[in-house]
Amino acid sequence: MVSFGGPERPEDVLPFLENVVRGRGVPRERLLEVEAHYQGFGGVSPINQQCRELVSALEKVVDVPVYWGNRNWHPYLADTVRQMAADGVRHAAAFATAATSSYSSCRQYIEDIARATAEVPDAPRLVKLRHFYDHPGFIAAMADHTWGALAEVGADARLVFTAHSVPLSMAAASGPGGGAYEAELRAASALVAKAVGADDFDLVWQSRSGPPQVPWLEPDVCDHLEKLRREGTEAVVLVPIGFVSDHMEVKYDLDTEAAAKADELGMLLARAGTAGTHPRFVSMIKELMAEPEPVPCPATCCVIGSGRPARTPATG
Ligand SMILES: CC1=C(CCC(=O)O)c2cc3nc(cc4[nH]c(cc5[nH]c(cc1n2)c(C)c5CCC(=O)O)c(CCC(=O)O)c4C)C(CCC(=O)O)=C3C
Ligand SMILES: [Fe+2]
Repeated sequence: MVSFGGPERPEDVLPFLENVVRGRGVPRERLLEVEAHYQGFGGVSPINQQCRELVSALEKVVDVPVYWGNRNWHPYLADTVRQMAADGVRHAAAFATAATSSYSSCRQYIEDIARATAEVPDAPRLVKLRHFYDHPGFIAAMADHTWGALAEVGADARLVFTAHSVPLSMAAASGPGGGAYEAELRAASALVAKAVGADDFDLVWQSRSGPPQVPWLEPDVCDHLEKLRREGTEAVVLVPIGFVSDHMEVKYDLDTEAAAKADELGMLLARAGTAGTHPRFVSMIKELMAEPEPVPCPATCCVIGSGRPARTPATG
């Protein structure tokens, strides 16, 4: 299992954030703002514990050892790969805890897997499993949790799906033909909406980062709540379709920020759980492992700026 990683002690928050944004052009003010979100939760991101729980759940249903390593914090993927090599593992399925195509949700995982296996002598071959945004197991888990949230605020609540915003340049370059990030999230949202019998839904974005002059996917979830309220919507179910566990982006950006916005607007709001350790999500991973080895993405897939001529700098 290859995941994002997160800090578990206050003193680890800033070094973790610096790992995440290295070379990504995120302004320092944004970083310090996000640091405060983490410190507000005692410096502990829930993501690592959620990974441990998913590993335990998976160990109960598969008959091979399960290892876990992260891209941005301990346990680092390279250390995990080193342990696997020491244990004599030669070949492994890599399940990344991200369902869609894009640089952030796919290519960066591929790059980090390649770096970790290159760094370790006699590393096992890691084969990344395919994307699962439309897998019936993922959809069933999300639909189940969406039912639960609808039961809290009423079956006629507006369904609002949310995912991590990304720069428009990243969204455009996602997947082999481009535009896959949004298209996959929309497809997943439509499947969940259909499963709970909703005729209509919205897909909006959260957790925007980066410099303000760079365009990212919009609308933002909080702006969208304001718009819905103006139009007379009284109850909303937020479905974090772009994430697989209730980590910090969910706990802060939805359960803290969006919940406060809904309060301010006098709107009823419930947030559907993420896939987490839902039994259908866990069995999905086992099913993916049993599929024929996926064909690797083309080398330019999800690479920002790929497929277009290189930009020549302007010469006044
Ligand atoms: C598409 C996507 C996913 C979903 C796919 C997947 O799950 O992988 C995701 C997940 C996550 N993002 C997370 C945390 C962060 N993401 C950041 C920054 C960024 N994310 C981006 C995109 C995504 N991110 C982008 C385009 C940036 C800008 C910098 C860059 O271009 O790379 C920053 C920097 C500070 C900030 O600016 O927000 C942090 C701390 C955590 C961990 C939460 C926890 O600790 O519990 C998780 C699971
Ligand atoms: Fe890809």
